[in-house]
Amino acid sequence: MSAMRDETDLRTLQQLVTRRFALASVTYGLGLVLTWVAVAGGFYQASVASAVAQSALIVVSQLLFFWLFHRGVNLRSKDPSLTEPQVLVGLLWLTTFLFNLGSARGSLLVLYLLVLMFAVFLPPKVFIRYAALAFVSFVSMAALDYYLQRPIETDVFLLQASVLLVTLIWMCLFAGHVYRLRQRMRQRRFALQAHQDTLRGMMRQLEDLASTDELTGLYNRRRFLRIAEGDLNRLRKGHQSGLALIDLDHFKRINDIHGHATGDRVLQAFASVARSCLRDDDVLARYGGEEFVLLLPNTDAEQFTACCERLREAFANAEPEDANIEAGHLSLSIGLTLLNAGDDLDAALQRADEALYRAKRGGRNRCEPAWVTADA
Ligand SMILES: Nc1nc2c(ncn2[C@@H]2O[C@H](COP(=O)(O)OP(=O)(O)OP(=O)(O)O)[C@@H](O)[C@H]2O)c(=O)[nH]1
Repeated sequence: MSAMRDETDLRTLQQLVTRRFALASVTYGLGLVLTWVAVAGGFYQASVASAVAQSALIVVSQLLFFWLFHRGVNLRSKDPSLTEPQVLVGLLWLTTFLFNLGSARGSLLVLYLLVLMFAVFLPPKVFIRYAALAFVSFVSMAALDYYLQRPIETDVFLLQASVLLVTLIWMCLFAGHVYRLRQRMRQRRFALQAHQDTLRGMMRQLEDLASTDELTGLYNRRRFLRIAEGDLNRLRKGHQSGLALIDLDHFKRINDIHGHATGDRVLQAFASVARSCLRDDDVLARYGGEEFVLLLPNTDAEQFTACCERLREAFANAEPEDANIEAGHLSLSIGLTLLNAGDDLDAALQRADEALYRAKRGGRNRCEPAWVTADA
């Protein structure tokens, strides 16, 4: 159950991060369009071959990310959306692109913010690192310009650097705010999950209470009928299930002689004896009063009779605790029948009841079969 939930959670997470990757790829696509607009407009100062190489590298990097997401490799990472490598690739691409733009560089500064938008869900400390990297990258371009003795408009550069710095500081504050909001939402989600688990546990307890007989701990009649209907519906042609009605003999007398409390102990003793005689798949329920019902999946007349006989003998040898009833003084009668595919449960119960009546009339302490099916 929990494994299934984990798998569903993983699938949902993968869908989410894949959508985020698709958004990043679209952004790279727009970046490529901008590159070629810059080339066509004559703003790109490097060769067309370098623009082609840059575009090819972006496509290859995105294909690589796609492969990682497609193979689910990203799920092994602490950050399944692979935000950090994506942002790093973004900053690297942007810096080389802007470096080749010369004087038009300033008008595309906003692209740094676009790349950093993807990092806004990272912890503030990590975000600050990438914001600092963006700023250093921008300033390094001017340093490289200076080194390569390209013409620099110092005033314009200082203005651009200041604008970038202020915007990056604002983004760091915003990222911190988003992070705190996410933390709070996560805490609420955990609290909600804990409430849900408690509610589920209570529901299970209520279900158990509503489907269990308090005295014996066995299923009650309602639950039994539901299980038996399900078993009957699943029953394949050629397979059979055993159905038996079990009634403790002269139970009224036990109550009258030993008292109601002792009668209760006898009922409990029957439940415990029956449990030790039956397998886990067998379904035993208290049908009402001192009557019980048994469903034995996947059996035949011979095995089922043997099982019921075993149960009858075990109960005859039972000595209920604190009941002052010795072994050999208890007995029960059983009416048994077989369920076939397409059988009607009510009709089968009726057959078992008639067989039980015959067992009582025949002198009690016996198993009486009714093998003829309703549709035979
Ligand atoms: N102690 C106790 N007695 C119960 C309980 N439920 C039903 N009974 C009693 O079980 C008795 C059933 O009596 P009858 O239906 O006459 O059957 P019987 O005495 O077992 O006789 P046969 O079935 O013909 O062998 C009644 O006296 C009910 O009061 C219970 O939960 N505890």
